[in-house]
Amino acid sequence: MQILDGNLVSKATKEALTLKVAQLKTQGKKVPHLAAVLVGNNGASETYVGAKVKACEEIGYKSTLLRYDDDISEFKLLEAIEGLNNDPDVDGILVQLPLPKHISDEKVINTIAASKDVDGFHPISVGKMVQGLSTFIPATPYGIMLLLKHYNIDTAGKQAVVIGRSNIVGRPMSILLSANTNPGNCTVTICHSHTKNLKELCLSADIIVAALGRPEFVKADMVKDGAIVIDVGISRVADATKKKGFALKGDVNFAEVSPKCSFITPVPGGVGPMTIAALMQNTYKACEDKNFE
Ligand SMILES: NC(=O)C1=CN([C@@H]2O[C@H](COP(=O)(O)OP(=O)(O)OC[C@H]3O[C@@H](n4cnc5c(N)ncnc54)[C@H](OP(=O)(O)O)[C@@H]3O)[C@@H](O)[C@H]2O)C=CC1
Ligand SMILES: Nc1nc(=O)c2c([nH]1)NC[C@@H]1CN(c3ccc(C(=O)N[C@@H](CCC(=O)O)C(=O)O)cc3)C=[N+]21
Repeated sequence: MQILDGNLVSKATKEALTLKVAQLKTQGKKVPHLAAVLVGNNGASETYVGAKVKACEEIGYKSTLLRYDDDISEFKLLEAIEGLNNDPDVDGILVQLPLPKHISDEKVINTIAASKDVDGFHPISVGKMVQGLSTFIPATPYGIMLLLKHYNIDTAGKQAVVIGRSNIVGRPMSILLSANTNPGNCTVTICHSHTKNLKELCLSADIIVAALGRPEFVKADMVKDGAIVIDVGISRVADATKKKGFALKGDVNFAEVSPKCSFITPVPGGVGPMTIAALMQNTYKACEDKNFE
């Protein structure tokens, strides 16, 4: 069993970007600028946005954090996004999800200029991804592809089961794994809450991507020997023995499942840091496109 170390690969990805940014600077070119928008004060969102801003600082990107109270009107938020769209210095825009209930995710996502959509959630980005064209790939599935690539894992012809069909993780993951690329070329089954024979499907899978958001849902009796298991889930579970009062749990019961695997990602330190690295990669791309205009 080998652990796929997201911290390590994320660090290597960020270091490569750091060198590229230093080069841009010596050439007198524009450095990437990411604008992150955070509405409200959800603890987990604060952590993730904080990690993204910190990654920008490490690499040498410019970053701007726009914070709004959770009672901001939808109109005002859309106006703020338009402002970022029209700011020539801003290369990438990220609006942290989830948003308060009175704000439509769809309207927000559609308002972000496709050329600055570093989350890859805009319908134009999604359409291009489905067609295999160059575009921004949603950071979590992109990070997983970078991780598989780093470890040279041969996925061609393998049976992959993706648990979860959200627009931000499961659905794009299924598209990427089935694409004619390396990694890719898998035969993909996508599962959701209506799936009836999930256990059997998982048992026949060479690759399982768990992205359903249920702590330790995937157990040893659902995994075949030698499987590759990617744990996307990240839930905060109350735990009085922890300093922060909670523990982070993945969607996979790591203790029981890991001995059966050929490769597995831990939580934390697996997919999470790769998500940040992939976002940094997308932000570089957004700026690069501009430097060549
Ligand atoms: N590490 C990282 O970088 C990231 C981690 N995450 C984490 O990944 C997890 C999933 O996130 P996200 O995709 O946004 O979640 P969503 O809640 O949007 O989607 C969950 C999906 O899982 C399906 N599902 C739920 N319960 C079951 C079940 N019992 N059996 C089969 N399918 C089920 C749902 O089905 P249906 O469609 O039918 O409702 C849905 O498609 C969360 O823990 C989240 O915190 C998310 C983003 C990034
Ligand atoms: N517009 C938008 N884009 C996103 O990319 C986006 C989002 N909204 N909303 C929420 C999810 C979640 N997400 C994570 C990012 C980093 C870690 C991460 O760094 N995790 C660390 C642990 C961090 C901790 O200590 O909590 C790890 O797994 O090692 C996790 C999850 C991005 N998301």
